[in-house]
Amino acid sequence: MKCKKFILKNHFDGMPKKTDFKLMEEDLPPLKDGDVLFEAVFLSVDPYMRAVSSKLPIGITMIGAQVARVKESKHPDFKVGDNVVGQFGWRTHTVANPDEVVSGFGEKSRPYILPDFGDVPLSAALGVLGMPGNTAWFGLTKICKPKAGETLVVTAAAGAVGSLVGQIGKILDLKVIGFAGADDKCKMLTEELNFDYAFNYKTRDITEALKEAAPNGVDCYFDNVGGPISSAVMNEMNTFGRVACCGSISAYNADPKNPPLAPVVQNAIVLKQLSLQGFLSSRWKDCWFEGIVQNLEFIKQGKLKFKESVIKGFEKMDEAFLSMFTGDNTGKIVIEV
Ligand SMILES: NC(=O)C1=CN([C@@H]2O[C@H](COP(=O)(O)OP(=O)(O)OC[C@H]3O[C@@H](n4cnc5c(N)ncnc54)[C@H](OP(=O)(O)O)[C@@H]3O)[C@@H](O)[C@H]2O)C=CC1
Ligand SMILES: CCCCCC(=O)/C=C/[C@@H]1[C@@H](C/C=C\CCCC(=O)O)[C@@H](O)C[C@H]1O
Repeated sequence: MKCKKFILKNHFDGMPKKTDFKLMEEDLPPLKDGDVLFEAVFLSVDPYMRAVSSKLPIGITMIGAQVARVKESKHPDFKVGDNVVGQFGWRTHTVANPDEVVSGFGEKSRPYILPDFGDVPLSAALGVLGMPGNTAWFGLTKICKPKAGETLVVTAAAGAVGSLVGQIGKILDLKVIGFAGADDKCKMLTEELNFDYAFNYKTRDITEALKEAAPNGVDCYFDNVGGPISSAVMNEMNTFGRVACCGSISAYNADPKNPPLAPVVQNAIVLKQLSLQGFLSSRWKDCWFEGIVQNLEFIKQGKLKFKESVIKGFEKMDEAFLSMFTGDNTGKIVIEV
């Protein structure tokens, strides 16, 4: 049996291009004792792949998670028909011993069998009921530690993580201000997702927008973008404000030898006694299902909506990946095989 896979053909130089990837076929090995044949159903593209793959050798299978179905099994814990989330990379089929799977960044990562999501589609296991959902839930509650009545700012607010952070902020009784890169995204945030304010960072001055929406200052900042936008937000923060440093997508395509310079924020950090803390969602791997159960509960209660940009066809993995950097997605991008 053959599988299709995408390999990294060139290291990215600036914005990733279709020509940086190659779609190939590979013969799958027969199953040994302990092995399972997984078939991809939905695949994920995520911003970290841009940053991480620059440190990996050319020719590797592109890294990442997928929802896959067990087609054959010689492992006692995995049955035919089980749906799992596994770090198998950009490939349609995988033969692997689940106890030996290693993620693209070298961590042991046993595929986990998905619980019943009820009416929620399986693709959510890559978004609201998976890594981005847990990034939002744990990152906001454990790093920003918000208190009811406080003001939260979130950037990349219409994306997979940001759209959930803002809604969870509202559930926790915060005033929520989002920044996103298009007017229709901002409209969606306030009209559908309950944000109090949303501004287009491409057309609005950040400081001016915050003076209008947060005249009493910002207490929590969930930072998905880094760079000058984040410097401007930090300058509007209150004493003892908390910043959850989640990602810095504004610089992922930058030349590492000539990185972009953002305005200095040390004055704000010192004078306002801010706490900035970086985190990876994997910090909460030991209580991973608590986040999933919590977000599923919010969905069932009608308090949390999730947006997906579903792209059909494994062959479009590369295009789906590129679209994150042009802001073409709303919510979580998933590829349906
Ligand atoms: N720490 C962790 O464990 C995790 C961190 N992350 C980080 O969270 C961030 C968001 O990820 P995710 O929700 O998956 O992705 P998104 O779904 O938010 O997609 C990326 C979005 O980023 C915005 N964007 C792209 N380029 C820029 C830029 N130059 N400046 C500002 N915004 C830009 C675009 O939206 P727009 O139209 O608004 O510009 C785009 O849609 C990333 O930085 C990612 O690395 C994600 C998961 C886990
Ligand atoms: C390298 C840029 C990462 C930016 C933040 C982000 O998107 C994180 C996502 C994590 C991802 C792990 C990503 C990188 C780990 C690199 C480890 C290393 O180099 O030692 C994965 O854990 C899912 C998200 O939590």
